[in-house]
Amino acid sequence: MINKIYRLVSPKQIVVCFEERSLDGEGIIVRPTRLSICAADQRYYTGARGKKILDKKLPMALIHEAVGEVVFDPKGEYNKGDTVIMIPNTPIEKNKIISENYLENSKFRASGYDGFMQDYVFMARDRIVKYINLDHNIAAFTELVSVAMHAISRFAKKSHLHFDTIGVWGDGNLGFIISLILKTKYPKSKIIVFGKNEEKLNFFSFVDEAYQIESIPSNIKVDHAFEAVGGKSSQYAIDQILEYIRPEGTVALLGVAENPVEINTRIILEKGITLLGNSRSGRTDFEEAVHFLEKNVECQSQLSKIISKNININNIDDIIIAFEYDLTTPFKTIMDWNI
Ligand SMILES: NC(=O)C1=CN([C@@H]2O[C@H](COP(=O)(O)OP(=O)(O)OC[C@H]3O[C@@H](n4cnc5c(N)ncnc54)[C@H](OP(=O)(O)O)[C@@H]3O)[C@@H](O)[C@H]2O)C=CC1
Ligand SMILES: O=C(CO)[C@H](O)[C@H](O)COP(=O)(O)O
Ligand SMILES: [Zn+2]
Repeated sequence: MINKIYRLVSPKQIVVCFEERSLDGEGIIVRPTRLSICAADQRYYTGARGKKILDKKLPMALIHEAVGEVVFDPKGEYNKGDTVIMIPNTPIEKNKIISENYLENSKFRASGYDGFMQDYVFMARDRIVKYINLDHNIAAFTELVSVAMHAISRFAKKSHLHFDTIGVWGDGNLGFIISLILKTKYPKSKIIVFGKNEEKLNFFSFVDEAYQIESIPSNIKVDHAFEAVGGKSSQYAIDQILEYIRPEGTVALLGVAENPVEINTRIILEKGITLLGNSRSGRTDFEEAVHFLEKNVECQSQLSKIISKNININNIDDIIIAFEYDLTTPFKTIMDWNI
């Protein structure tokens, strides 16, 4: 069959490419239905990644957060129309120690390898997760929930067990999801969010306390912290975390910076801090995310607060409209994929 792939060729320029594809082996054909835009997609779309990286990674279809419907399964395990979440990480080996998302030879969709902006996506059997009891819009950004889930599971394994107060820096999508999962999983812990914007902080109605970073009371202390800021601002956030964290706490880092940021190693040494890097997620994190959301229906209603708008996509101009709109909103833009 001829597949259409919508690739970014240079900043803000998307073209359609036609590719002959046949289903090989046990793969499954999925028709994407809802696609959600991530900050990483915007860094490619706007050209923020810089010429060297763009030259290396483009042309490439964007989007690594998406759901779709099964069109064809040669083994008949899935029925036509089954709703599935697509997993962007694509490992080519298994490792007993290292998670699939940290293996250096794993491919990640929309990061040097085509993402989900296609008419049909050819998925390996273990790269889809079926869902039934999830709202389609929320399911569309399960990938982001799975990243938060992954970071929280690693944090729970690697940090000391004194969890009285956990701070989350970042009042955007990821900060919201991390705070929500933390509060649900550890209801006895005090969850405090630290952000830049009063309007965004007002959305975090489920946390114990919320502070603007310019006016944090001097007596605040956290046992552990999550950084979900990214960019140059993550330097300021990490600096502040190191000021407010208690000795031997863990700092889970998630924000992506285009350029290296400075970190005060002297305070890390003095306080005996553990820095824990977290990137992407794997199949088990997706399964945990789906299980968590299906079990905690209230969390689905909370997550619906961070959906800014659904935009109907019938052609490339609509894709541009969606990406441009997304630049103007702090929360999630979902593309209804009718192209
Ligand atoms: N590790 C991983 O696998 C993943 C990482 N990410 C990354 O995580 C980061 C956050 O993503 P996302 O939530 O979608 O992005 P957002 O831009 O929605 O969130 C970042 C938020 O942090 C706020 N902020 C800025 N400076 C500070 C500060 N010093 N302290 C506290 N908050 C601050 C921003 O405010 P304002 O907008 O006003 O500046 C914004 O609200 C990005 O870098 C993204 O690429 C995302 C997905 C997965
Ligand atoms: O969004 C993400 C995962 O959900 C990460 O930010 C993304 O994987 C980083 O990739 P890249 O190196 O292409 O920016
Ligand atoms: Zn992402």
